[in-house]
Amino acid sequence: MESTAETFVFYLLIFLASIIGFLLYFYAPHWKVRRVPGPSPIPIVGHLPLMAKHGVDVFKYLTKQYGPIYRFHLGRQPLVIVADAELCREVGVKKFKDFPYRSLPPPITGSPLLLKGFGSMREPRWSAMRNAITSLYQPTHIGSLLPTMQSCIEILCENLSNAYDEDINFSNLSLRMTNDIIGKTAFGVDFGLSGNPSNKKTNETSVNEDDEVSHFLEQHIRCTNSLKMDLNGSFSIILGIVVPILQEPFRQLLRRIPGTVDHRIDVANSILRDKMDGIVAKRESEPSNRWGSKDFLSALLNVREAKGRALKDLITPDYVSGITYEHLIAGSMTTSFTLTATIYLVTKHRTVEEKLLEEIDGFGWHDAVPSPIDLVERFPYLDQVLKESMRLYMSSPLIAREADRDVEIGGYKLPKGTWVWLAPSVLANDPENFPNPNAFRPERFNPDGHEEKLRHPYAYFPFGIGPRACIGQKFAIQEIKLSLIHLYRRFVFRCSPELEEPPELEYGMVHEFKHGIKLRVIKRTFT
Ligand code: HEM
Repeated sequence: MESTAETFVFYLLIFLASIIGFLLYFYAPHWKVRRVPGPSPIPIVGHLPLMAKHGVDVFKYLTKQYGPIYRFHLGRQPLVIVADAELCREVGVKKFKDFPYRSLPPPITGSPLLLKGFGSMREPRWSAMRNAITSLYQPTHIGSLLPTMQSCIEILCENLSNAYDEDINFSNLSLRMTNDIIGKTAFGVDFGLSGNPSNKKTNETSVNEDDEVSHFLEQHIRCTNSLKMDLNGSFSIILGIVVPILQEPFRQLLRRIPGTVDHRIDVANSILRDKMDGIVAKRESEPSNRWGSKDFLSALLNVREAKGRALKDLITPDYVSGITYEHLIAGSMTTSFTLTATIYLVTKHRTVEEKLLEEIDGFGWHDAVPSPIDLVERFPYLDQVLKESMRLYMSSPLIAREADRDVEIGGYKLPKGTWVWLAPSVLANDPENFPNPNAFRPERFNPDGHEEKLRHPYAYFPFGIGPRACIGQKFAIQEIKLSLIHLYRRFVFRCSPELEEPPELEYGMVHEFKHGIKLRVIKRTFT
């Protein structure tokens, strides 16, 4: 009898201890930032249901309710959201030493290749590598890639010429082009996604003759689709969001069970990693071919060899694979989304279209190829159109940082390890800095205009902020401007009757148009 009572008490204690452990595990992160205002989180899922309902717009509503700094719970993990230009400057620039890293959400921690990319890198590797390769992103090197970009843009134009009087999904076509550009400029490989325009029509799926490349890209697409920040990812990613401690053990378990999403992603990740390692090893063994090549991978290997032992030990082949692969994620979806958003917005605003065509036509004769300097200096209105499009459709609406020590922001003490996320897309809609924020009005970015002069210098940062800002910004701007110039010299676009209004957005690691942007292509005629 006595022993039954003891056993009962023993199990009761275990039960109570588990409940207390569970509560401590869930509430400890919340407790540390409890003084920061914010809506009450739902146990386990936090505010994910709000995100599922409103997408990233949820931050606009919460900013109105809670002010410029508040808590948002991504499952168990509290984020401190900062939606004020001056506070963003403080986190991203003035206190960069306190926030030198990006926090790594579960989709990234589940991707071995992305863990070796720039985005995930910490000190001392990050500064050493960023300094070593910064020259590859400077105007001289980026300018030398212009002919390669142009050749891919021309294929897109040829494809569009064949699509006369048909509906096209511009998002798909532009994504193929931007992937092809990254293929050539980063990998030195022709992905051939846009196909051969002489015998293919645009709306047909481009069939790639090269099985190796298409297999690689298939795995890439599978991995990219798994990078979701909500409850649509693999089981281990969902666990990572709600019970992070279980992510790795479950990933290890599930990746061994065929048929699970984790297994499929693991297979895809291994294939990608093997392929990337193979590409890097092959390129490394061909020094003579490498020195003449301009692609990022060859240039990175050359830098590694030229700059001595210390750098060679830092830029190991697995990091070379990681950084090169990262370009596919960081450099193609972002650029394609921005190009598509710009075409969509210009199509819907005829006065902007007229003004833009006038500037582009005024550049020179029809086939004149703008130089990299022309692109920077001779298209001021195009600059304004691009900035305004990125304001309304920001590819990266949230910028992640993590406190590397105890720090105070906006009057709140944040302990080391706090995830602080900046919300540039909320700032970009703030009527104080952007009067009538829902209107598409490129002139608000006119450098001589009143509005531009009055604006806070950190009210707009679509490419991120401070030393950790996007390294590929000049690359992206050159590519998008060159594409727009070539496209508008030959075509204008009109909305397809099937165009979704307003287009629904999907947020994985970056924004995408969920159902694409359906347009009609009109060839321009010159008399
Ligand atoms: C319209 C196109 C693009 C947009 C809107 C964009 C935006 C961003 C943003 C917001 C960040 C985070 C910055 C921060 O944390 O402060 C970032 C980082 C990064 N981007 Fe881009 N990006 C674009 C194109 C590109 C391209 C074309 C490349 C490569 C060729 C690239 C490579 C990177 C890399 C490597 C990082 C991580 C930098 C680091 O941590 O040091 N991006 N980008």
